[in-house]
Amino acid sequence: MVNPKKVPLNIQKEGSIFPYLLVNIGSGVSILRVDSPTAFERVSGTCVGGGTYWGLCRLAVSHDITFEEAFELATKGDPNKVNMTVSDIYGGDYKIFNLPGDVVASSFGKLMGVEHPREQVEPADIARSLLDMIAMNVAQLAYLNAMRCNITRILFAGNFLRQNDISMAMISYSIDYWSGGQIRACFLKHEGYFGSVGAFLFLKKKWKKKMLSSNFLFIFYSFSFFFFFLLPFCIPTAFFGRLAKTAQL
Ligand SMILES: Nc1ncnc2c1ncn2[C@@H]1O[C@H](COP(=O)(O)OP(=O)(O)OP(=O)(O)O)[C@@H](O)[C@H]1O
Ligand SMILES: CC(C)(CO)[C@@H](O)C(=O)NCCC(=O)O
Repeated sequence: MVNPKKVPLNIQKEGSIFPYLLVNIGSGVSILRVDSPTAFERVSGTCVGGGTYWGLCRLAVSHDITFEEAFELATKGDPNKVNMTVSDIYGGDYKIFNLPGDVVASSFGKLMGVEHPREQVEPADIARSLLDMIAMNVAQLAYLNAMRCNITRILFAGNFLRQNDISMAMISYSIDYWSGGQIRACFLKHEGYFGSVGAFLFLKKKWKKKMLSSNFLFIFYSFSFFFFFLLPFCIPTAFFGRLAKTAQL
């Protein structure tokens, strides 16, 4: 896989960012079609996400490994020690189906064979293959949903991608591969915060509405109190007070 170059997305040049597909890779993965700041729809999702990566690393590598440790380990691994590639099956490219030899035919597929015993595999190879498996799977689902929604821009977010250049590169490569260069993968700089920012903005809007309605009620009750209690009491008091003053004169 070639290491793709990071290019900033010039939204002004693009005209508009909308519509786009938002793929949030958290513990699970949600896929949303976004048409405007207020028009969006969850079109798909998958339970194979960041939580799957971390959980499987704890199962297959070390039961108390942190996400950072698992990721660091993955950077040192060789996925081809466990993945079965097209070339492992056909001895090279599978030309009639346009499949290059380095395409992964089966994640962890090499471990099926007795000639590749588990003992020869390092924990780093497992961590790396898992990381790639999740990224490739999410990328393919993102691509299929983009096709389904007739969208050419896919934005990826979620903490799985936090400081995770390996998966970003794999996703970019996969999207480019599947779409024949027609669809671009875009990544958000502060990818992990968008869920919290969205929740904050949503609640802020809700609170504003609530505050407005409670202000309205406050004004309504104040007026009612004035007209129905204070006014009937004030008018006679003022009238009789004035009468008493006139009588004294
Ligand atoms: N420091 C970290 N601690 C925990 N998880 C991390 C960390 N860094 C990256 N991750 C990854 O991010 C994932 C969680 O992502 P995020 O916080 O965006 O989603 P979530 O809210 O847990 O899940 P969902 O979107 O499914 O509700 C973890 O499963 C893990 O793969
Ligand atoms: C359940 C949520 C939305 C929680 O944020 C997320 O983890 C997710 O999208 N999971 C995948 C669920 C699915 O299979 O569509």
